[in-house]
Amino acid sequence: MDINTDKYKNITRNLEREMINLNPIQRGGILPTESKKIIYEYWDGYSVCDYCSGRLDQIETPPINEFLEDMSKFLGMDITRPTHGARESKYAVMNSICKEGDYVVLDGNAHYTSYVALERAKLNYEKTDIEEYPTFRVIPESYAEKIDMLEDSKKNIGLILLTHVDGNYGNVADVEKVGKIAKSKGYPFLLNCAYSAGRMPIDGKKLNVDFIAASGHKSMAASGPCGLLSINKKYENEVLETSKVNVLKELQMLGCTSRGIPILSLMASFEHLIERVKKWDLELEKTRKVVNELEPLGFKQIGEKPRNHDIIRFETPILDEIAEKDKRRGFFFYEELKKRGIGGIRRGVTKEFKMSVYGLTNTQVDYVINSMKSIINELR
Ligand SMILES: Cc1ncc(COP(=O)(O)O)c(C=O)c1O
Repeated sequence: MDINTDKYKNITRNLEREMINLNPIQRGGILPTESKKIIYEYWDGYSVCDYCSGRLDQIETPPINEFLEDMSKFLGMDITRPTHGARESKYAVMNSICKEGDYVVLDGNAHYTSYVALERAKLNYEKTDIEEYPTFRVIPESYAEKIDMLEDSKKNIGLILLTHVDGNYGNVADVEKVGKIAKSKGYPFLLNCAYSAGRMPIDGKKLNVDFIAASGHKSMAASGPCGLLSINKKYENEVLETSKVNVLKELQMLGCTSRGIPILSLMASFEHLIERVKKWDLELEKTRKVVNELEPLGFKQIGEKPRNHDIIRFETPILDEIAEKDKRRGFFFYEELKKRGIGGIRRGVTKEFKMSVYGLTNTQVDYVINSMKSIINELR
């Protein structure tokens, strides 16, 4: 076999370490230095399995079993399992509690992974309404309407799914209202917390949710791929059913999920998560400051206002205007930010972009604001 492996010898991430990364999908997954030191010992394949006696969630060394119990407390749920991401968590719920052909009633801002999960589980869906431009908020009452409509036409509803914070606008949905509707109608309720758990405080019990899908690499300062599924005890038997052949192994987990660095990194970052969610108000202050400072430049923030989450989506007609006359065309903004050590804004975009300053220091936030101001004021 003639395979040239030279190209794998110097794989680098091609990202200057000092760069300030504004990509919302990446800000919540940055590991604190302490976690980086801990995972150094765990880079071998099945590194957490040295003392396994049959199942990942029961491993005592390293203390995965205790970590999962503590994580349940952190999320206000009863039982937690590691997964490879929020999408795998959603799929595990759908595949276990719904029957083929059932309907999932989900919000109009649901992520594509909710759709691929339900398609893979051979389910149908009904999408609820959202507000129009520019807020695009989920309308909780629409859940009741869609449920009534499906019931009237004798369709079987298997699950109610809500995206806690959507990735397009960063709107925080009214979970309590949707939870009340799901409960009063008697349907199980799954909350997709990919963009919330680990960034902001979550209490599943208070929110009336039956399942939480969380994402380690997106919002829990963990190496990807990694996630969590937290469930209400009531659903333990269905969701965590074990194999008839190997009675210890859970079917939806295909026996065991995260078997190395990802789960270990999540454990190593747990203390950091506990501390950082306490500072959510400060994150919102920084986010709102960015919006207030940048809108006068000719940006328009889309989604609910003021911001209740760190994702910021701006419409940017001013960048479009500059791109018309700049010889770098649409790439000027990316290039100018890069010169200033700022990355994470998509290359070539001028009509709108998304950003987040989650976890940056106040000095870094001011630097980002001033950099954008100076780019636009110099080139307009
Ligand atoms: C709202 C939302 N849910 C789920 C996901 C997927 O998360 P994961 O990669 O953990 O499956 C994303 C990723 O962008 C997301 O924005």
